[in-house]
Amino acid sequence: MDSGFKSNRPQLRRGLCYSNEGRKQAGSPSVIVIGGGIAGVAAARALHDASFQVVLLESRDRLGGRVHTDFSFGFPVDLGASWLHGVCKENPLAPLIGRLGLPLYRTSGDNSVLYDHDLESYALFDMDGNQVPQELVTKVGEAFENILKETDKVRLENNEDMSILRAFSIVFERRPDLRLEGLPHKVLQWYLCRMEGWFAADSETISLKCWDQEELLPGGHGLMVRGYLPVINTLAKGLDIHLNHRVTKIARRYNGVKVTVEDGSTFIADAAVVAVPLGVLKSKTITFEPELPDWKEKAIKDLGVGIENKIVLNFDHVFWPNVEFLGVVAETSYGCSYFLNLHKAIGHPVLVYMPAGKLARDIEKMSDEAAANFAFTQLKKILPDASAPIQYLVSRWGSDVNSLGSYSYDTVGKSHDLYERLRIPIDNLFFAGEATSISYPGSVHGAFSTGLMAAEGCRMRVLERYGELDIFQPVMGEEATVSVPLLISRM
Ligand SMILES: Cc1cc2nc3c(=O)[nH]c(=O)nc-3n(C[C@H](O)[C@H](O)[C@H](O)COP(=O)(O)OP(=O)(O)OC[C@H]3O[C@@H](n4cnc5c(N)ncnc54)[C@H](O)[C@@H]3O)c2cc1C
Repeated sequence: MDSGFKSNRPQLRRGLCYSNEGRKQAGSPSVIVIGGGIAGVAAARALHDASFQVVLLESRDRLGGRVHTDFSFGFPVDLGASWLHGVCKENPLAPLIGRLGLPLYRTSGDNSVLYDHDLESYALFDMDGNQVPQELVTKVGEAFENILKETDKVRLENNEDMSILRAFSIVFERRPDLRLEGLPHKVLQWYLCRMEGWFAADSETISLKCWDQEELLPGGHGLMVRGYLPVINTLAKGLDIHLNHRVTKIARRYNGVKVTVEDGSTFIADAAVVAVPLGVLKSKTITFEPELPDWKEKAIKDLGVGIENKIVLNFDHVFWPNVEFLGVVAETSYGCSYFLNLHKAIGHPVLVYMPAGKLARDIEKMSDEAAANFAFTQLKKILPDASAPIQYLVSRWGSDVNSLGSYSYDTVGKSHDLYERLRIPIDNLFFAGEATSISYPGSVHGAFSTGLMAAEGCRMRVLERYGELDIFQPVMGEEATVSVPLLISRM
């Protein structure tokens, strides 16, 4: 049996973190971090600062993962995460963002209806290009909230879980007065479309029992005006990072971990932090030796991963209303559209079309050009005189082998504690990433926190074995607690 550990038994080798090229460093405990998204980079930073030898292996040719700031338009545009959800000092990322002086453009306050945006910043249109009166948008928003309240009663009455869609139909059977027809019905579908966007999944797959179990931080939602990348770059400074290193195998023994990369090279350390996306774990492209326990495998299988994408259209001038969001209402949530007006936040004439769930999956089957045309066609429905974009960008988070999905969500009939199961370490293998965050799944700050948690768990575990816990710093040092006010524009 292939093992990188035999010759060192029974003692753990100190400070070895080397590849088959023979690189060796001695002196302190060692960790391999797998995955260079925010969770992996945060874990690597924390362990590096706690005097561990850290090697970070990343399959792509860039860091950041689902944080991906693109500069090809000549200014930063985020193709993955772009909002800080919870613009407040309690947000685990606030100290870092504050210290870097990164500006935020807040798109909603604390009281945002439907989680992410203010109603007054929307302009909704029907398929004929007629703007939906704002009073109607507000009224249907209230009706949507009432329907959600009624679904809560359905939840309390039923032991069995069901989908949000099923709960809606029960509510409509009981309360025909909440049923809407014509244009109000289409606006309601648009609200449902936004809810589906939050989970990156269709309402027939979202769990009624768990859909609202995540914690929402106060302070509303702020767009990272200069993109999220500076956060990643700051955390990654000075780390030993190996890009284009796709991990294919993780072997663990009682005294260490051996990680194999696609090209056959291997890395050995005392412990590893696995910070790859849930979609990648589901695909089983990484072999674990010995196999992961059944409860862990089941958590990987049962937790949902949805798809949300961005089709970014860059125009030569602004020809749309001066609101933060443009929407097209339709008979079904699948037919509705949603555009973020980046001009408000960054001053460039850019609209971002954001499909989710089945629609996002269907659009991923198209070429980039066809996808951009599709988004532009939706825009033409509401603004027939729209001029064609001069540039576009298309994300493919569902089919990209490095992500295989956009973020995790609770599927019908599965327990919310799956996130915690995914996080729980196995021996010297620690797990991080958005899907391991029980409080803030699907977010950058959630993923960041899990990176710190995994690092602390790893530090404790490795150092306990040496009885030297006190000589290394805890992973959350003094710096992280320094509070600098966030730079927020609007509200
Ligand atoms: C379109 C979109 C919009 C979003 N919007 C927001 C938002 O506005 N606000 C918000 O808070 N969150 C948002 N999110 C969610 C947020 O981006 C994620 O929750 C977070 O970035 C996940 O970080 P992570 O470190 O867990 O995973 P990732 O960022 O995916 O990092 C995992 C890393 O592992 C690497 N990897 C994969 N396989 C291997 C392998 N075999 N070997 C080595 N490395 C590997 C990947 O390349 C990647 O770099 C959005 C996500 C998407 C896709």
